[in-house]
Amino acid sequence: MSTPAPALVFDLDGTLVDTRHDLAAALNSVMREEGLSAVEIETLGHLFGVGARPMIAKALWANGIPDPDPAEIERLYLRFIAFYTADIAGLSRPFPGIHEALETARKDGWRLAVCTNKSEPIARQLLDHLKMLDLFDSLVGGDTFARPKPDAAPVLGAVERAGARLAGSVMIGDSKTDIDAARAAGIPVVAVTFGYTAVPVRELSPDAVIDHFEELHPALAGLPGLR
Ligand SMILES: O=C(O)COP(=O)(O)O
Ligand SMILES: [Mg+2]
Repeated sequence: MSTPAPALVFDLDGTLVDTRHDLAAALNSVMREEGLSAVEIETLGHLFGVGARPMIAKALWANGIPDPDPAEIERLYLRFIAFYTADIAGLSRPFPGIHEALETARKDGWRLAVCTNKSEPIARQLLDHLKMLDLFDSLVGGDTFARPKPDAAPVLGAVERAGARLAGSVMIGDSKTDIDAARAAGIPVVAVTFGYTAVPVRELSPDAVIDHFEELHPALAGLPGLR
């Protein structure tokens, strides 16, 4: 049997897909239902990349509720998921150049994986709606293994489930969580600058930084010791 190919492991929110508008719409539907004020997309910033609960907490804070009961956050989280999954991709769009970059990756022999901290069924639903699910050999979510990124397990699992080998695999993400997860898994990481991050990704010392997916393959070619 020939040695398996390495994988490109993509984060989802802020890397493959700009999901901000649907996330904000679901959050604001919850706020409206609660008789609270909506929050502007700018108020949420990097929180689009860290899951729904911090976004809910921020929206409550913006409404003068700085210290909500955890049980209350959980109640609102379930409402958020109901709204979000009812129209998951209405406003979400893949970032420019991703389809071309994935096509080139296929031609170059990479296996393709998704490793997100979104829950696996929701991530599948989103990519399915965008007709992108079939582009990948595996998808691992934040709830697939015992711990989400920055733990190494989901990255390792995404590579394995893609039928790929770890050596030579590369993570592509938009946040510190992705960079730390790649480091934990022992693979290089390319950071995108167009996602949701609290600190500019360049300050987090990824192995390469890209501003657009047309820069992905040149960046991969520049990584030392790959393939
Ligand atoms: O939903 C989250 O927690 C973030 O999702 P991501 O890992 O695809 O950026
Ligand atoms: Mg992300």
